[in-house]
Amino acid sequence: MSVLHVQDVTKVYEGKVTNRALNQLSFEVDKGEFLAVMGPSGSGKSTLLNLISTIDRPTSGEIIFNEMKPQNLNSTELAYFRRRELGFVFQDFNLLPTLTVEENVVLPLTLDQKPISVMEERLGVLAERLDLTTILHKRPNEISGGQAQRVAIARALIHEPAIILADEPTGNLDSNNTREVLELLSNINRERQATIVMVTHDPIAASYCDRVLFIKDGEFFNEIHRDDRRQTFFQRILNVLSLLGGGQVGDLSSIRLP
Ligand SMILES: Nc1ncnc2c1ncn2[C@@H]1O[C@H](COP(=O)(O)OP(=O)(O)OP(=O)(O)O)[C@@H](O)[C@H]1O
Repeated sequence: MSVLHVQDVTKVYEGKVTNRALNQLSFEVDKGEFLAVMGPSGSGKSTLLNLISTIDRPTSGEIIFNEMKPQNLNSTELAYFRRRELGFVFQDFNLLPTLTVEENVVLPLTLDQKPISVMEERLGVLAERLDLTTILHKRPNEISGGQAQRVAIARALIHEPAIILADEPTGNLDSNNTREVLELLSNINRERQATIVMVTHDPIAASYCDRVLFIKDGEFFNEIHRDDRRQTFFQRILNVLSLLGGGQVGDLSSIRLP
């Protein structure tokens, strides 16, 4: 069943120079799927994420969530939609510095005025699952980058959104924390049937996904599915990246995954 349907989406930025950032892009994301979006710099990945997250509107085409069209909502309805249906994980974590870990995690429920009992129950489950129980009363400046990203993931999950949008979620992490966060996302995707769309430059990160969608110059370039071991999938991702250009493959081609 498709949760997200991107249908013939075009985004043109008007200015001194007109820039067609996306051109008639179409794809679907199934419930419970973990999708990576890759492409060279300037290929339209951030534009796509901004459209899916309803921060911006397509010039033409439609983005449909569970048969709902956010384009047709007014600004108040859109704010509710974003708060309830979407979870975000960013490269720089975006935790609120004045709130504790606990307060950051429950923020989507606080904004939605959910009962305290619901907050406590969901917080307890996620804190246990994401190993946050010992840091719940700390503030973001008192925890490590890996912990901060686990907090951000808990915050993205707590309101059980239809889709989690992750923008380079491991971009600021060292290799150990990168692996931990990717394994966590991958496990949570399986355990909770959470639907995740992750934009990444990193072929190792993409190898944790079920499918990688490649875009180039704002258009569909290719897609590959993981139907075998992660090492083989990783090699296939590198193969497509080398066709795609953009200097992303570098000297990674001889890497064996841990
Ligand atoms: N607000 C804007 N106004 C005008 N042009 C824009 C705007 N945002 C992006 N663009 C242009 O649209 C194209 C796609 O940009 P986008 O940021 O979506 O690419 P990207 O794949 O996310 O790149 P990167 O990997 O470097 O972040 C680029 O040519 C960019 O210059």
